[in-house]
Amino acid sequence: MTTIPTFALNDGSSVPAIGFGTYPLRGREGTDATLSAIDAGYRLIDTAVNYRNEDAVGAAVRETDVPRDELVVATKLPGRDHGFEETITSCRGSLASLGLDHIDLYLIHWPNPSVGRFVESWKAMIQLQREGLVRSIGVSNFTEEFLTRLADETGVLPAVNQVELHPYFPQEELLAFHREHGIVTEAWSPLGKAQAPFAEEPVAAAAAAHDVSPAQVVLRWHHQRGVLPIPKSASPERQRTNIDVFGFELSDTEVQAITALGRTDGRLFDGDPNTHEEM
Ligand SMILES: NC(=O)C1=CN([C@@H]2O[C@H](COP(=O)(O)OP(=O)(O)OC[C@H]3O[C@@H](n4cnc5c(N)ncnc54)[C@H](OP(=O)(O)O)[C@@H]3O)[C@@H](O)[C@H]2O)C=CC1
Ligand SMILES: O=C(O)C(=O)[C@@H](O)[C@H](O)C(=O)CO
Repeated sequence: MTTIPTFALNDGSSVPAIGFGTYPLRGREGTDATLSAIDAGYRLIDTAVNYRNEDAVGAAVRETDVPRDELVVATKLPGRDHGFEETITSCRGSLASLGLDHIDLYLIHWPNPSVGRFVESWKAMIQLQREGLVRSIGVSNFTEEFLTRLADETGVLPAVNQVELHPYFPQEELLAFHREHGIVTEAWSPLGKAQAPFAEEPVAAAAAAHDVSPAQVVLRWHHQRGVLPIPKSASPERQRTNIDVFGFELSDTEVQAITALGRTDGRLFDGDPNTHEEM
């Protein structure tokens, strides 16, 4: 099995350089897909309260022969649970749904700026980390402005920020900010989901040149930009090929040509964190 590189987090722990996305897998199908992903070598599993599959993911974590301490289980706080006490209660609910005694990576799912309570949630997450219920804490869909507010008001920067990132939306500026502040970037919809750029010339040409699939080119592009992608696939075969991206290297020219596919309207849906509200 391929050795998966790791990223060091700002709290001293580490995470694998690729993870498994689980939305919208649920029930026994979700557990089986997570088990086949673990068999394929994934050690970071991404779930969320709002995916309604923490139970399915937790079952896989309990059923697999892979030791618990080799797995990184990431889940996310929904918007409706923002607030200090609400976050503590929500975290306990996630632990119960997962059937686990700790969460490895706990993220605020969306900032929901109109609710205006993400800083209170962040303070609760700092407490949960101190109490050991959560190993690492981070956020998702945060902008530079929201990240700066967390740092200014608590002195603690997130270990990761999971954001929309794919060739049509390469997030150059946010990536630079993350690099400068030691925040690991996770890419959601890393393949571009329904709008995968597999037929685009720079992707197709690199796939032919390296004798790999277009999806492998895109996932390798993330890796070479220092980004941690979390591709979802229900297919064991695609799970295997998606994680097999550490044995070839794109040239700088190929990486730049794929990044150049980015466009200002490249988001998959109206997921602007300044306006998108997700409860
Ligand atoms: N924090 C956030 O706000 C968000 C987080 N997420 C997280 O990110 C994860 C990944 O994002 P997602 O939106 O699922 O998008 P992805 O970019 O991972 O694309 C998933 C789609 O691509 C297909 N696919 C997977 N591998 C291949 C391949 N090798 N060749 C062709 N098609 C392929 C899958 O189909 P099939 O299953 O049939 O293989 C599925 O339809 C989610 O599962 C979730 O965990 C997602 C959105 C928002
Ligand atoms: O899947 C997620 O994590 C989300 O945050 C959702 O916004 C999801 O992408 C969606 O529902 C899009 O319509």
